[in-house]
Amino acid sequence: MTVPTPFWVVIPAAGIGQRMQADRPKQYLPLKGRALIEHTLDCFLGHPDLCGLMVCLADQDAWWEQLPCAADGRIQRCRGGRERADSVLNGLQALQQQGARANDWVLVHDAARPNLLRSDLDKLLQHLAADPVGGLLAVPVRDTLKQVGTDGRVQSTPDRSRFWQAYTPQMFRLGDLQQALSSALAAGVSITDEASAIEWAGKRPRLVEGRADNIKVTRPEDLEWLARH
Ligand SMILES: Nc1ccn([C@@H]2O[C@H](COP(=O)(O)OP(=O)(O)OP(=O)(O)O)[C@@H](O)[C@H]2O)c(=O)n1
Ligand SMILES: C[C@](O)(CO)[C@H](O)COP(=O)(O)O
Repeated sequence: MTVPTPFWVVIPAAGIGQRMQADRPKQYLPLKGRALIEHTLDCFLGHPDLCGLMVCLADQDAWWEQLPCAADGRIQRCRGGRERADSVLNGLQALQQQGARANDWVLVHDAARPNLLRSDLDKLLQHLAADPVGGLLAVPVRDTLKQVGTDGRVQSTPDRSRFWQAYTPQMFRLGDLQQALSSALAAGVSITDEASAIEWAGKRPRLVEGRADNIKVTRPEDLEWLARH
């Protein structure tokens, strides 16, 4: 018996996909006949506990309006920002205008991760529903890690048993995340995921083990892999 856990979603989708070297932002590249972002949104739109979904788009985005989901009343949009963290902060502020409250759960999920399964989404919600901090889907590192020296050669081999890869969704209370992101960005801290802002605020997010195939499409081979599976 799963306990209902109402949640809001922010989808940062204002990137340009530089590393993909494609003819359009990677969130709009085709995957199995649909745009990558449409796959990403599907996982949330069907969830009974979804309160609202905010997509953060670049000012010059000319692709979103061409998608069928652009007409879906369940999806709101807001302006993205210079960095991913700025987009997320804009998304949080836009959710507040939609009625989201400081104590509400917000899940932040990369538009570039189209392979999130409902089972992982529900696992995250159930594991964190009563957590005092929140947390994220993550995967224990499977390969041996190498720290690289300034000369490009191996510097050291850290103990990989202590390392996990951070994925998304990342789940925090709206007010906590908004405060942490605002403060960290104002302090000039480099924030590459929501958890790092929460950590900078002195809290310790929980890691919830998820599927390793909830990959972020970053380089061409990532999309090629998804197209084959
Ligand atoms: N200013 C930005 C930068 C990134 N993103 C989003 O954050 C997610 C993860 O970022 P990343 O994989 O780095 O996407 P890009 O920034 O587009 O990729 P690149 O760094 O290769 O340009 C993506 O869904 C991207 O659209 C965003 O909303 N706003
Ligand atoms: C948020 C994230 O997906 C967690 O691994 C990652 O930090 C995003 O990094 P990017 O360079 O913005 O893709």
